[in-house]
Amino acid sequence: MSVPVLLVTGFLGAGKTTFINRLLQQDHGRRIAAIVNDFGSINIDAALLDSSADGVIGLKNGCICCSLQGDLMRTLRQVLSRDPVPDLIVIEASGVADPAGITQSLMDPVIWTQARLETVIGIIDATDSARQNDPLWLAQLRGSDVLCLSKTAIADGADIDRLRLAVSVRGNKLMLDMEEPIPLEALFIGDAPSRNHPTVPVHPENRFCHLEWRCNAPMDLQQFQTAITTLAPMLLRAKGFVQFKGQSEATLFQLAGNRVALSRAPEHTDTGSALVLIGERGAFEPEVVQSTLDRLAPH
Ligand SMILES: Nc1nc2c(ncn2[C@@H]2O[C@H](COP(=O)(O)OP(=O)(O)OP(=O)(O)O)[C@@H](O)[C@H]2O)c(=O)[nH]1
Repeated sequence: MSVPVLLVTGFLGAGKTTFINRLLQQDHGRRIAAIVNDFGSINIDAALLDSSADGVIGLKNGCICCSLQGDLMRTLRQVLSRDPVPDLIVIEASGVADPAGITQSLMDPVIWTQARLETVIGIIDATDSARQNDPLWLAQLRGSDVLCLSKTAIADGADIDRLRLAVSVRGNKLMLDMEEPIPLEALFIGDAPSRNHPTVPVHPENRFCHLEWRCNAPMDLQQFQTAITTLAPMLLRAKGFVQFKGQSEATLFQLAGNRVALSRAPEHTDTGSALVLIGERGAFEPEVVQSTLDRLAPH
């Protein structure tokens, strides 16, 4: 029997990993395998996914909507060859992916007999309403069957209304709210008509650039915060694990939009710091990011 596949898409930092973790933590009794695609070579999302997943596979150094399509298909076959086969496969696209390219690959007739794309879920960040004319954001919206608004508890009410309106004029799609419980069954909606009309995928790999930064020595918390505040205007997204002085455990660092969060890193995180910082070509200056962070490394 063909294993159902859920594809989760959404802009950088929209809340895809958070959404998948909430699914994994539900009491559904299914063996769920997760395939995650991180922008860069540091497997952060794979480390952040809940250990209740029946295996998490990270695809890195590229985007599964374009350069890593072959890797995605190979990984899918590998997951399907497991014994027992998972009951459900969840794929998290990177935040720069156009889901149209992934959907087209998954509709390969051979793959379809073993793994059928059930639903494409688009995560929309309610605090990022200014993005609604962005071609990539629009492609992610167009390629989704079901939408899920994230961060509604911290978003402005008027922004949420504007977003709902912008989304509804572009197609009448089921819209869920991530602050409310979303039972797994609600994501199984039957045939999705948009898949019959594949669009030309947006391949946005040249639009974004990123820098990966590692440091083995513990850093000063305050200096790190100052450096991030300085860099924030050129960043769309940054995340990773940081080892601060005087702390035995690593800290998870997240920057999405203009929000920064520091929290406890998962237990198995390696020592030392590893960050991925992403911005748009033009605004993002890799040399400035590199030198600002290098100054944090104790000599
Ligand atoms: N308050 C609130 N925060 C959220 C919600 N969803 C995500 N976040 C926060 O937003 C940040 C990014 O969330 P992720 O789930 O990592 O986003 P993502 O889409 O997987 O990010 P990328 O894979 O890097 O594109 C994290 O700090 C999350 O804690 C939400 O519904 N409410």
